Amino acid sequence: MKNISATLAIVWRIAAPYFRSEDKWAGRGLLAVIIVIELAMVGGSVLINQWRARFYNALQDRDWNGFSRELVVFCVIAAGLVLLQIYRLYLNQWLQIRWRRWLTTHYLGGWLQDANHYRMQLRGDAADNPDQRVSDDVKMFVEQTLSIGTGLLNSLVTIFSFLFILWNLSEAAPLHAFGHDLTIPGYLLWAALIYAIFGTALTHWIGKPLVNLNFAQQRLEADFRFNLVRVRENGEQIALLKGEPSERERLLVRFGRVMGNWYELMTRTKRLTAFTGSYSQASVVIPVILCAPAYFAGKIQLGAVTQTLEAFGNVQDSLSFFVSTYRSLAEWRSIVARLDGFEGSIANARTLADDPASIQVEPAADGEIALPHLLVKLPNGAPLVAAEHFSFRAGESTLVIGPSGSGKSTLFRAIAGIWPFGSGAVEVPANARLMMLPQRPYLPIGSLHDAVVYPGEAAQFDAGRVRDVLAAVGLPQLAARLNEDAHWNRMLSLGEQQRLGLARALLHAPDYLFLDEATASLDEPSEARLYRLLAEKLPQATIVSIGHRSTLDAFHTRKVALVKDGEIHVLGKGGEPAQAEPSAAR
Ligand SMILES: Nc1ncnc2c1ncn2[C@@H]1O[C@H](COP(=O)(O)OP(=O)(O)OP(=O)(O)O)[C@@H](O)[C@H]1O
Repeated sequence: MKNISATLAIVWRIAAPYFRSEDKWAGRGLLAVIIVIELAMVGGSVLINQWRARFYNALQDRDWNGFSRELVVFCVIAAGLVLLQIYRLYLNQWLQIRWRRWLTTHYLGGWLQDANHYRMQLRGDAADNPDQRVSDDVKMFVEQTLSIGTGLLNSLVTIFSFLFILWNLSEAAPLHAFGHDLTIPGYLLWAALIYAIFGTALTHWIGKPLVNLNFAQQRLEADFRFNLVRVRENGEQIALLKGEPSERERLLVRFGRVMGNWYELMTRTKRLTAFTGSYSQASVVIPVILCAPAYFAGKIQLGAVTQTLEAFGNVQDSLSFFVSTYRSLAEWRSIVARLDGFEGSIANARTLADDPASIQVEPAADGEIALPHLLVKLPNGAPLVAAEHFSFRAGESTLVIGPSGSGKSTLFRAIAGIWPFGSGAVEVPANARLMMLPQRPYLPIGSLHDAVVYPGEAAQFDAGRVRDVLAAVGLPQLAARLNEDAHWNRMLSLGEQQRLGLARALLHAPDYLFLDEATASLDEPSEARLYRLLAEKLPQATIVSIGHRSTLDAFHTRKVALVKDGEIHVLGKGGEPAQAEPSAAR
């Protein structure tokens, strides 16, 4: 019970904001009409139940007029019910897509806000596979919340309507046994109630483990899918390393987990089906047995028997709502738990960024990026890099060197404001535009124009300008393919991708350009040409590079090292002027 109310509280928290959002009137309106239709359908089934009694009595009495009149009545009620059924589904689907659009926008907003997605990944939070959260889980949450919610409403109203009918039928058909009339007021009603409660309780008991099993199944399936995607994305590497047998092995191990859980799910489902199957078969005869004595004693007509049968079935169906929807309830609870975990993880990532104890990005007093007291740590809390009273002065180009794994890239991440682990502040001049170029630039799938100007919009940079820049970075052959759609990260060599990265920097002309081994795949003469191009085209930009090649010295006015001091590396120790080429470094 505690679990149910906790789940309902979470459902409320996830579901309610849509009905208070800017789309609230459409959402509330559609929901109200769906509820009215649901109630009207229960009314329709009550009418059908009453009609059934009249119809079978007319049959029993061989009353042709009554029979034909009831056929017309049936057509009218049935037509109404069909119409309601059509609109119940249609409006339900309409509400689903609007609600889903809102939730998807909401989750995408939270997930993609200020590097939250990256921090969530760093923390290794429970929200594994966000793609599954935002696509499948949101879709299923909306579908199932609506179907379970309306199903529950339908069941409650049906129970009350048909209990009333069963009460009246019990009066009409007193229990007749061993030649005596037994007076148990509303005995049909009590029989239906006891039968359904017994069924619900047993189903709950048998099906309870399904909740966790379903949860695990979805997680394992997502894990298997994610690993398949990784193989697809890293196809070249795997083929070059001849890693296929190892991949197959790893994938089969993951699929083995899917299968293991599936077997448990099968066993549990088999037990549940054995019970629910027997239960629903028994429901066919139990009400007839209950009123058969009264019928054979001539106290009631065939119409009352069929009416009882149907009313009993309806009460039983409604009360055992949990019985028939146990599997979807279990699945729904897992979806709710996953969405809740996802929301929690987004909130954690946000808290992490806002936490004053983590690295903060603050506006700088002077026109330089300053690291007054910065301590960068690993996610596990181990200290990695420290900087004391260090600054990247505007207009001065700096080369950062240090051994592999000393934390150079992580320091860049901290400066970019996406690495929260640590303490102290990164002071950045107000309105300064920073751009980070990694070794492998991200190129979105789509047109080459879109890929080069990312994260800007294509319309911001006209095609002529983009072509000029591509030619300038040594990619004139790509200038004619601006409108071609492709997976550019796969199509281009790493050196070509790095040239595209530099083209991007030339277009966006940032105030601070951080190059994290962003030219490491180019030959030295090409690298030198590109550094000269940066100096010529971006004279205002402050360039900070990470690199291992000594030839880079020539393009920077200052060289600083990350020097090991005990457990951590300290920035700026052993700093020295780089041997800058007068034309390249400023
Ligand atoms: N997300 C992460 N979780 C845990 N540890 C990390 C994470 N990212 C980086 N590290 C660790 O931090 C250390 C520094 O990594 P970083 O990439 O900053 O080094 P680097 O100096 O740039 O190395 P290289 O010169 O090889 O590129 C490494 O030991 C790395 O394993």
